[in-house]
This record gives sequence, structure tokens and C-alpha cells, in this order.
Amino acid sequence: MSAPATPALTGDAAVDNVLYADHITIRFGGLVAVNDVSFTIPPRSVISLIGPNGAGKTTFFNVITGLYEPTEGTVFLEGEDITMVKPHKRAAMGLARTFQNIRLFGLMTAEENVMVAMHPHLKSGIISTVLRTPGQRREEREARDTARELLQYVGIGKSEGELARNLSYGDQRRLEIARAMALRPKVLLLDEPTAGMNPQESQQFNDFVYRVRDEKGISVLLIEHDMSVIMKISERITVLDRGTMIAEGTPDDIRNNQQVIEAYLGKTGTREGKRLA
Ligand SMILES: Nc1ncnc2c1ncn2[C@@H]1O[C@H](COP(=O)(O)OP(=O)(O)OP(=O)(O)O)[C@@H](O)[C@H]1O
Repeated sequence: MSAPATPALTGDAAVDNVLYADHITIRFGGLVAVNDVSFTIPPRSVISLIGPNGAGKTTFFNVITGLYEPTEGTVFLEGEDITMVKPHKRAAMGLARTFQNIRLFGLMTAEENVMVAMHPHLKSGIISTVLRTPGQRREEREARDTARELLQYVGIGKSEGELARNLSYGDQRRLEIARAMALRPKVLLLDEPTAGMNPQESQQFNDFVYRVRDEKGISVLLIEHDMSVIMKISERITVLDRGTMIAEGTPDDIRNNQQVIEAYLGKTGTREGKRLA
């Protein structure tokens, strides 16, 4: 099923969805990187954003997370207009992300990496931190316990004392997710989460994403190049090509969509030598 660039949204999309990006356009000088794209993330959903190189995925993602201000359009989080809200504030409001290139503190332990991320939710001010008041010590103990629980949750509980840089690549990705979850997100935005994972880690990742959705009630948005991951994991897929939304639907809809096949493979079916999984 192919969708127009501006699908008609029924009801109040800003209220019914955790996230609603309404008619987003982003221009860089003369280049229209994203062209009038509307997009929703329903509660407890696993959604993917795909498209060939240069399609506008990262640019759109950056508008959602607040790194870019859209030229036109509005972003709502649980009905609240967050278009002008800065990235760190959005993170504290419940939009947590991981990065394509892992960004951990390599010389801190796994546990410390998660504790640092909790900072926006901690109450202690600078004075009580310096004086190490009983309240501050209690809060630190609780933060440490929560960090350990999160590390257990993502499957690297035994590595709590390891320096982040000594963890395997797959475990560093898990640590990034634990850190994002420390923000108690409503939406978890994952940029290329399975890059560099082996097939077994990739399968475990799929199971993990469903657990996050079902047990924690968090919605997950993925940008991912690996089609086999996308097709297995997504409840809904949105496809961008040259800044325009060319299709939206279930994995089966997308797999059989002629426009999507052409966008990826070219009309002759040979572009980049790829196949849709
Ligand atoms: N900061 C910027 N300034 C100017 N042009 C940009 C900027 N960021 C992205 N673009 C351009 O916008 C278009 C969309 O790029 P974007 O990185 O969003 O695509 P993408 O789908 O994420 O691609 P890839 O899969 O290769 O990462 C490209 O033509 C890119 O060159």
C-alpha cells in the first residue's frame, strides 16, 4: 500500500499518539532533505524508518530528537508541542536515543555510564552533592541499584564493573540502550542498533525490543539498514525516498510495494545490487 506524502490522519493525531510529527519540511539551502512528511508513533509500538542512502532518514530523526529545527511543521510529544524544545530537555521529557556511532564514556564502568544518564531525574543539588548529605547518599545508592537493574535488564548485569571501552561491540550497544532507558523514556529512538552485531545478537535484539515494548510500555523507533531485521521486527514501516514519504505499511505491504522496490533497486531491479529481504 503506498501512502501520499501527507496522509489524512483521523482523530487527534497529536493526542492519540506518543509522538506526532506534523507536515515536516527541512531545507538546507536549495536542497529539500525532508518534504512535507507526517509521521506518528502510537503507544507501545515498534516502528521503522527506512529508505535508500540520502533519503532523509537521519535528518528526520534529528528533527524528532531536536538537533534540527524544521523549516516547516510541528513535533508533538504526548500532545505537547516540542518543536522548539532542546534535545537534552526532550530526552528528560521521554524521548531517549542511541547513536549510530556508539557514544559511551569509555573510561567509566558500565554502571557509571548508566548512573550519569540518570542525572536529569536526580533531585540532589550541587551543595548536597559536595557535602554528601544523607539524602544525597541515599539517592546515589538508589541510582546505583536502578543502574544495576537496567544492566541486568539489557543482559549485561555481570559487566557492571567493566570499563565501557572493554565491552564487546554488542554489549556496548546494550549499554547504550540501558543508558537511554535510564531516562525512563516513552519513546526509544534507536539509530542503526544492530550495526556490527552477529546474527545471534541480532535475533536476541529482536526479542529484547518486544520485551521493552510489552514489559515497559515503551514505543521503539528504529532507523536500520539491515532489511532482514526491519522486516522481522517492525509493526509498521515508513519509507522515505529523496525526502518524500513513498510508502507506509506492514512489512508485507512494504516488501511488495513497487515504488519501494524501485527506490531501493532502481527500475531495472539492480541498483546497489540489493534485494528487499
Ligand atoms: N547538515 C546538512 N547540511 C546540508 N545537507 C544535508 C545536511 N544533512 C543532510 N543533508 C542532505 O540531506 C539529504 C538527506 O540526508 P540524510 O543524511 O538525512 O539521509 P539518510 O537517509 O539518513 O542517508 P544515509 O542512509 O546515507 O545515512 C542528503 O542529500 C544529505 O546530503
